[in-house]
Formats: sequence, C-alpha cells, structure tokens
Amino acid sequence: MTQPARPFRSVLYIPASRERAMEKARGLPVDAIIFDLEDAVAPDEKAPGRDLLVQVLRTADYGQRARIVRVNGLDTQWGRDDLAALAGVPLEAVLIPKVNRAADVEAVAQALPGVAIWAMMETPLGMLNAAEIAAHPRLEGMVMGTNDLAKDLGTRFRPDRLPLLTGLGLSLLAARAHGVAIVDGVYNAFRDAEGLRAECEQGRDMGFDGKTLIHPDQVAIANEVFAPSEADVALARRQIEAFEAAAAAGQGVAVVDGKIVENLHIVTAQATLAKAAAIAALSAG
Ligand SMILES: CC(C)(COP(=O)(O)OP(=O)(O)OC[C@H]1O[C@@H](n2cnc3c(N)ncnc32)[C@H](O)[C@@H]1OP(=O)(O)O)[C@@H](O)C(=O)NCCC(=O)NCCSC(=O)C[C@H](O)C(=O)O
Ligand SMILES: [Mg+2]
Repeated sequence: MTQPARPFRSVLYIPASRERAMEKARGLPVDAIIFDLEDAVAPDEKAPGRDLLVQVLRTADYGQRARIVRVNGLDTQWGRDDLAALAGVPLEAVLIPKVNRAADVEAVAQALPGVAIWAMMETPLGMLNAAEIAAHPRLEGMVMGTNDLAKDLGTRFRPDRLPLLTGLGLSLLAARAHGVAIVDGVYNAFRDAEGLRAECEQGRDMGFDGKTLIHPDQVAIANEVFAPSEADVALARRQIEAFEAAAAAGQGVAVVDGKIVENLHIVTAQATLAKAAAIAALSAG
C-alpha cells in the first residue's frame, strides 16, 4: 500500500466566484482547497470567476494548504481558456472533471505541461477505466464525485451508500495500485454533523485519505476522523517495539494485545506514525 506523503484529510471546495469564501479559507485548518471553476460556478460567472481566481492565487498566501483548481472539461466552451489562464500560476494541481479514460488526462497533460493532475472519478466509464486513469504518469490524485456518479447510475440516496460502493472500491483499488492520493466525495447535508461523521467513518474504514467538503463547519469532523487517533499511534509504537524485540530474539512474529504482529503490520504501523507526524508538522506550520 502506497499512501501520499502529505495529508488530505479535509479538502474544501470553494466556488471561484466567491471572493469572501476564498479569503476565509486562508484561516481554515484544511489540508487542501479545491478552487472550483466547474459545477459550482454559473455560466455567466465562469470568466469573471477565472480572472478572480488567477489574481487570488498569484497574491494570496494559503500557507501549507494544497491549492487544487478544478477546471471545466475540455469538451466545454471554458475548458481550454481555464488551462491557458492557469499557466505559470502558483498551484499544486489541476483537477479534471468527469474523467472517462486516460486519454482525458493526457489531453490536459499536453495543454498544461509541468503541473500535477488530479481526476474527478464520477462517471460509470471512469469507474470501469479507473486503473488506466490512475496509471497515467502525470496523475497524482483522485477525487470521488459521488453526486455525478449517483446521477449517472440512477441511484437513490442511502446512508450506507450501497449503490456507490462498487465505484468507490474500484477507484480506491486503482489509486492504491498506482500510488496516488484518493479523497472521498462530498456529504451534501452540510448542517448534518452526525450524518457527515458516519460517512467519514465509512470512507476512513474503506481506506480513503480524506473527504471533500463544501462548508467550513464540516472541516473539524473530517480532520478528526481521517487522522490517526492517540490510541492508533500508541498501538503502532507498541507494535514496532514488540516486533523489534521479537526480531532481536530471532523470531519473525510478535504478539500485541493477543494479536500477531508480522512485518506487514509494521508497514501499517510506520505509515500511521508517518501520517501523525505529517499532520503535526502541518499544524505547527
Ligand atoms: C453551501 C453554501 C452555498 C452555503 O453558503 P452560505 O449560505 O454562505 O453558508 P454560511 O452562511 O453558513 O457560511 C458561513 C461562513 O462560511 C463561509 N463559507 C461558506 N462556504 C464556504 C466554503 N465552501 N469555503 C470557505 N468559506 C465558506 C461563508 O462565506 C461565511 O463566511 P463569513 O462571511 O465569514 O461569515 C456554500 O458553503 C458553498 O458554496 N459551498 C461550496 C459548494 C461547492 O463548491 N459545490 C461544488 C462542489 S461539490 C461537487 O461538485 C462534487 C462532485 O463534483 C460530485 O459530482 O459529487
Ligand atoms: Mg461532479
């Protein structure tokens, strides 16, 4: 299992047309921001929103928060202008909506050289082609678009997300197989903290790195659920200590809390400590 070096527990969408929200995000404890030029921006606001975003990215300090820009698709009237406007602008990645196949990633890679690419995973074809999308050499992250996926599949909302689990799982498998980050979809009922927490727990259990969010009130829950808990960190340390002691005694297996610990568990334990350290460094910075 390869996991990204930097945390992506909380990834907040902000419509690029909302200047106040972009300003507010500079003080929010989010790991990453998706500045949206796509679905959250009305057609009449696309061009002014793009101009505003470029100015904001050139001048505003977002600290250690990763800056990701979701552009319009190249099959729309705005996509090429979005990419042209972003050339040379400080950002960590460009996010392509509705990616169906690796060729969609390649088209953006050619239009915007030298910038990391993330893919929205939100179409049935994208689910079926998740592995080839994740394998593209410029791809560094995937974002689940569960609203679009639900629309295309004709599913009804269920708290357990049963109809979406195949797509979530396929995308997760692809991301892990190719060592790219993957972030879960949004929880639309942004005043429902209990429902958000349950969906974050489900995403964390599945293996997602974090959750995409639409409102500042959702940030604290995602940060908590997708961070290793104190108990996780303590267990990881005890596993490493026990395994090192077993190895020194010439044994390949240790026992902690009545469960075996082998070298593969040590990989997970080390990843837990590395993630906790990366989060601590982010908080300190
Ligand atoms: C959902 C909202 C429209 C609600 O906005 P609003 O009514 O202004 O909320 P509040 O009054 O509670 O706001 C309180 C303060 O928080 C700031 N704020 C609000 N939202 C954000 C945000 N996203 N980032 C930063 N700051 C935010 C307000 O400015 C207020 O600040 P202050 O003035 O200091 O009091 C709104 O939250 C919103 O627009 N959210 C983002 C929606 C969005 O981006 N949607 C697109 C992404 S989802 C998607 O497309 C998923 C995918 O593609 C799929 O298919 O699933
Ligand atoms: Mg979408």
